[in-house]
Parts: sequence; C-alpha cells; structure tokens
Amino acid sequence: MLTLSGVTAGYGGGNVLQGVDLHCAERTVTCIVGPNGAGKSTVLKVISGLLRCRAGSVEMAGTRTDALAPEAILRLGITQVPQSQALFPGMSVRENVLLGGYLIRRDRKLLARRYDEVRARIPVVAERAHEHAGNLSGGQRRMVEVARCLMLDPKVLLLDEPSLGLDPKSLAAVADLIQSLNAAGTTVLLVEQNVRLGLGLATHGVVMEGGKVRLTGTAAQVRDHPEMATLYLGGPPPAATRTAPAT
Ligand SMILES: Nc1ncnc2c1ncn2[C@@H]1O[C@H](COP(=O)(O)OP(=O)(O)OP(=O)(O)O)[C@@H](O)[C@H]1O
Repeated sequence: MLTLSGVTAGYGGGNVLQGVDLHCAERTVTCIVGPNGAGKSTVLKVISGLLRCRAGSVEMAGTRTDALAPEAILRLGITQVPQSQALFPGMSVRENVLLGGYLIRRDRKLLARRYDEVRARIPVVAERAHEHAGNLSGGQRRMVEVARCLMLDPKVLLLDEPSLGLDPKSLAAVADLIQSLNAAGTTVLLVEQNVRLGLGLATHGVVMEGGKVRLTGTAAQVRDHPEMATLYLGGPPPAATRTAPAT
C-alpha cells in the first residue's frame, strides 16, 4: 500500500534519512521505534509531503507521491495526526473537527455525513461538541486530533507519538481507537517512543537508528529481537565491569 524506497531527506545541508526502505501492507499497523533523533518523525514528514525526498521514492497504492504537494497527498488518502498541541484551543471541538474536512467543504452533504460518522466513532466529539478544545484533557484532545483526520476518511493514517503526555487510561483509549480504525480497514503507520505500547498495538515493527532502518519484522519479532536491548538499554554490561558474585 505504502512504500518508501531508498529515501534520502534532510533539513538544510545535512541528510537525516539515508536510504530508508519501508513498506506498509494494506490494513496493517506499523510502528516505527528508535532512539531520539533517529529520523522517525522525518519519515512521516516525507510521506505527508511536508519534506521533500532528495533521493528515492514514495508510492501509495502504485502512485508516486514524492513530487506531490501535501494537499494532493491528502486527497490520495494519507492523513497525519501531528505530534500534539495541534488543536485551536479557542475553537469548539466541532469547529476543530470540521477543519479536518476543509478539502471537502464544498460538498456540504458529504461533510455532514463524515462529521456524523466521526461523532459516532469518537464519543468525546459528540459529548463535548460545543466546548472549547482548550478545556479538554490531554487524552480527549488526542481523540479530537484523530477525529479531525478522520473527516477525510483516510486510507492511511500517520500518527506521530500518539502516547505523548497521556495518562495510562487515555493511552489505553487511544490504543483502542487505533486498533478499531485498523479493524475497520485503515492502514496505520505510527511513530512511538513508548516501545511497549507501540509494538503492543502494531502488527509490524520498524527500528530506526541514525537515519536508517535497522530492523523490520512482525511486531513480536522486533520486540523480542536481541538488538532491541542494545538499542534501548545499552546492552548487557561488558564482562570486565560485571559485579562478581559474593563469596
Ligand atoms: N525542522 C528541522 N530542521 C532542522 N533539523 C531538524 C528539523 N526537524 C528535525 N531535525 C533534526 O533531524 C533529526 C531527526 O529528527 P526526527 O524528529 O525525525 O527524529 P525522531 O527519530 O522522530 O526523534 P524524536 O523522537 O526526538 O523526535 C534530529 O537530529 C533533529 O534535530
């Protein structure tokens, strides 16, 4: 469904991504994990067209997207939930959600139908429709951020750190929502610092380090791979520094 081949991209003089290959099959949930600065968010920016590839290609269901403007990529069915704080706090929940339908604004019936669908799927949109988004809890805001993206009925949903700043209950609710969207047919690609949560809800995992893909596989294969300990915990201590057992 979504394929990156040999993608090189960066900001200013340097390249952050250095030949990234990545494939998300239809109806999968792929989670990208990796240390800070590995280039995870940059991958999402390249897919959504906010950052141009310097080499390589991005394809969505057979269509090259790497030369397209972000709006054209949205129209192809790829939408991104940004990293957080993306709502307009002084606008109502309803207004924030409707903004997500900007591209279909002229088709009033479609806009109304999509809003009804989103409201039915995400209860906080119905319950707090007329409340300022700034009055919501962090977990509720994250739900509304996702709701806004659903206004375009995306085929591929990109999420950048959906767990950021959420309490355990909200985390569980966001994870449930991602899985229910996927069960309804949406392909999901997310970036997650919370490795346990991310790989727990994903079908597939990708580990990035230094702008490159270091590991890929099913979520379980990636989670259980010995290299994960090296990347996240610094690996087992060298023999010379191990504490000798007490005698
Ligand atoms: N707008 C930008 N301008 C310049 N450099 C940037 C910009 N955005 C990110 N970078 C740099 O690109 C590198 C990769 O950043 P990226 O945000 O993709 O990493 P990440 O793996 O998502 O990590 P994190 O979880 O810390 O965001 C970092 O060194 C970062 O400082």
